[in-house]
Amino acid sequence: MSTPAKFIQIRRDLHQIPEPGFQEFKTQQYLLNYISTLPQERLEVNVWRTGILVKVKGSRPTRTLGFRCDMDALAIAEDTSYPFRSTHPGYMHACGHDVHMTIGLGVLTHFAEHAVDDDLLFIFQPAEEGPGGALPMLASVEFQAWRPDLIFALHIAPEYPVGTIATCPGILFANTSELFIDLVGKGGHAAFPHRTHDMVIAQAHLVTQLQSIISRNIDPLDAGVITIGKIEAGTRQNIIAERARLEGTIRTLSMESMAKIKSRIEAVVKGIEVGFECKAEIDYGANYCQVFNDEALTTDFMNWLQETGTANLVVCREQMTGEDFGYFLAEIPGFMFWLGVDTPYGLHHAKIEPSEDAIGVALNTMTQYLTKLATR
Ligand SMILES: CC(=O)N[C@@H](CCC[C@H](N)C(=O)O)C(=O)O
Repeated sequence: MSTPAKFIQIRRDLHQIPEPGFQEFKTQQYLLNYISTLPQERLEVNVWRTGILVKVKGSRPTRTLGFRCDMDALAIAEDTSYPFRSTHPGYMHACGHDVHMTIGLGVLTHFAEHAVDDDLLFIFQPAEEGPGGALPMLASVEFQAWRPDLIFALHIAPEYPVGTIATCPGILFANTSELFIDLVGKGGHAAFPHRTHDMVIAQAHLVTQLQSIISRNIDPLDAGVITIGKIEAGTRQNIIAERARLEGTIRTLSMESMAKIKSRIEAVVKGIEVGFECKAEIDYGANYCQVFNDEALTTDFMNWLQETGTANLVVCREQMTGEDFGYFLAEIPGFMFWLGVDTPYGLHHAKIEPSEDAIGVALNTMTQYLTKLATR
């Protein structure tokens, strides 16, 4: 199914206004403006911080089906070939949340115009990239008042062709923890290293030693990742750095490995303190629990995809990506799936250009599948 021009325009509009977690003010207003143009007879709208909840009342409801889309963007300077590039310097929708929100609006549009038996809840959730909007939204009075009985979400997948949906029952995304480490030593003149405690050297050793935790302390059959995505140290080429900061993320498939990695990080950091005569502070930032797809619901969805041929199903393996949608799935049965968007650049890349044809595939899939679930 081709993507209606209206939704291509919406995706492009949203792409131009990327905002970080809990600062999605323009995005929220854009979504609210659009929602106000829909037939209002069966809609109820509420806001939670920078997020939005839209209930579509069913004609004879016995349950509520939820569809969640994330709203925030990343601190990346866009480098696409788009004429509709980000108008917010240093921020970009590089993880597809512009596509996710467009799909959410498209499916909502369908159900605002076509009644089904059950209630539907459209959840536009802020701060997925961090610090995590799912957990506080889940606990909010607004969400609990309309709490769904089942919940679904999708995520764009650059590596799959358009028309592909990939998922599996059980674990789909990993447990995550952010990681921030600050080192403070003694700076000084570049010519007198013996009078200083150089935090560039300490930082370099620490980055390397952290990687040995994965290779030496974690069961190779129980995957783990430590990625240091950002390092900062020093002020000038001929000044020995007094401070250094490492920013990264930890990923595991089991909570045992997460605990093990954290305890090993703490031991390695203590060693750096002694070895390089410095003080260190560790902060684990936001932690997300794994995305665990409900076995029966996911199997039903996969069978339905194959029977109807609505999309090409790939039964995929789990990946080390994180998603705070895992918190919804820890409380409410449901599943998440990957949506093929066929682009050579991966998630979180400044050149990622997801195919807009995938929006039509998702609109078709989600409107048909939710109709099946919500109709008796
Ligand atoms: C799908 C995706 O890319 N999600 C993010 C979630 C980030 C979690 C947190 N801020 C962290 O970095 O640990 C991901 O990076 O996987």
